Amino acid sequence: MPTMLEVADLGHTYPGKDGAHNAVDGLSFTVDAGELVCVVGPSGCGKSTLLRAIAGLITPTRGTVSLRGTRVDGVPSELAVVFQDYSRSLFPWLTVQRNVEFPLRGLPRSQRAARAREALASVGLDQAGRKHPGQLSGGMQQRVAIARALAYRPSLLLMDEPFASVDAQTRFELEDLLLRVRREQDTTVLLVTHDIDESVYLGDRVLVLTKSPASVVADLPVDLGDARDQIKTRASETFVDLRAKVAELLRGASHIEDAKLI
Ligand SMILES: Nc1ncnc2c1ncn2[C@@H]1O[C@H](COP(=O)(O)OP(=O)(O)OP(=O)(O)O)[C@@H](O)[C@H]1O
Repeated sequence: MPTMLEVADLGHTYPGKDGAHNAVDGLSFTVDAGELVCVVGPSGCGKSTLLRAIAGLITPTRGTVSLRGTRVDGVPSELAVVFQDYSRSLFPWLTVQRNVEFPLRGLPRSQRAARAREALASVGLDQAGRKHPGQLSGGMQQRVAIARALAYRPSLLLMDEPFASVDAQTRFELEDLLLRVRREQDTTVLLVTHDIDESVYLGDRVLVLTKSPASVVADLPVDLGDARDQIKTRASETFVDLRAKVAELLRGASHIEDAKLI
């Protein structure tokens, strides 16, 4: 598979009155087209800084980010982002259909409407197009945000703690929805999460970051196959072993067999 995203020796230092703060230091990894890669790291380690650099919202002080071989030096048009806070990412005065159509403004009206309807159907909201976000549950609003990102058909979908604000049952449903739609649409996804179990359940690979300044401590392949099940997969030996490895790495264990330590 061709490389979709390459982060090479990324470093970022924020200036500050009390001295500069080194948030990210020498981060390097790649994501192939069609992969779903999860990033986990301790709180405050620099995950948002990494996402901001990939989204072209900050210029890193060191290193490069490339999308399909082209260096990112502004907000790339082929990128979509789903944030944790769905209530602030949707426009409350627009219908669900219009929210999903919003990033497609450059397309003819009929194409825009058709794509939005298709995306809403793929997240199980084909009946909700005429409603407003405020009339939907939190989980449904996050489905709208996912539909909007998918309708745009991005080369890379960035997800920043996308399921952290919904209840546990909805979280499981949204995780399975993500796995299904990325398979159907062959989407490339980079997803940041605090949840170790979620990173293993969703990922083709899990990237574990060190505490601040972030660098990649391990790049773990997830050998669970494509067909994942919330109960059976989470109970499987491979899953349990992997989640223990990620937890140990996060705790700062220095030697983990089978992990590709960097
Ligand atoms: N604009 C800024 N100016 C100065 N320091 C910043 C700025 N943004 C982030 N930082 C610092 O950089 C470090 C990394 O922050 P970042 O938000 O990237 O971490 P994170 O891993 O996303 O955090 P969390 O897990 O809490 O979401 C933190 O110590 C933070 O205080």
